[in-house]
Amino acid sequence: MRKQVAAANWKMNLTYQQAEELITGIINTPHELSADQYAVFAVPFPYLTMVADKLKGKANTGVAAQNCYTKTSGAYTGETSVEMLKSIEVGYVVLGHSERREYFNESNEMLAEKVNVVLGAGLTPIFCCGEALSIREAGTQNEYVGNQLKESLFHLSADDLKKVIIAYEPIWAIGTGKTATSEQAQEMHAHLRSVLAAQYGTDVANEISILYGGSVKGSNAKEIFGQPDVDGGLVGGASLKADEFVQIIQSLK
Ligand SMILES: O=C(CO)COP(=O)(O)O
Repeated sequence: MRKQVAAANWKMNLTYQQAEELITGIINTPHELSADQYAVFAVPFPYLTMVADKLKGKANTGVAAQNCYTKTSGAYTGETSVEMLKSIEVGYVVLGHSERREYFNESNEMLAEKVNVVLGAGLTPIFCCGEALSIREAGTQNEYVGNQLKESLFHLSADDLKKVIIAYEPIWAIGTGKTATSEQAQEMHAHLRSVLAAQYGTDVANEISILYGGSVKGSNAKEIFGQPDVDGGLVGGASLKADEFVQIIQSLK
């Protein structure tokens, strides 16, 4: 089976003390991860080492940065390189979240560069894609999201592509409480898999985990994750509550 992943995206929330309490609460809430199931925590930069320390020795867990820079070192004040992340044992980097695309003008082209540096350092990119409401209303979402994959990922070899996790997050469902229906999620995930298959072949496409994000909660995770092409979720608001995120982890296939 493909890797099934419950990824928490804490975004720019929590103080250090609150973050420590949350990760401790999650660890102490009984749950199990089977061989193909992973729990990943995308936390603010200042908390990466603390969360990594807490998760040390816990099988199938990982820590993710929420961004990184395109360069590996140098005079880029305020930026964080993937080499720095690697040196503190961060295993994943979320790339191209819609909030970064919107507020920090991250383009598909820039994200292709970020994908390269992350893979180059041996870390796993969690590549985000997704359409705005206007695009969904115009009915052009399949073409739009497919194009995000093409422009940022299709320069990769099949071996490198297989290292990428994709997260489909329709912007209209993020933080709105209005999740995509499980049918809408399945339809887009199947479409993205067909786009990958057209370029790389079905065997490669079938190995790639595609997560859904956008108002995933403890109460709806099981139904969404139960769709055949949905391999878990990238979770914002509901990942800030220990019991709810544990319920989401336990909803993985
Ligand atoms: O943006 C998201 C995760 O990256 C989704 O956020 P919400 O789960 O709060 O809708």
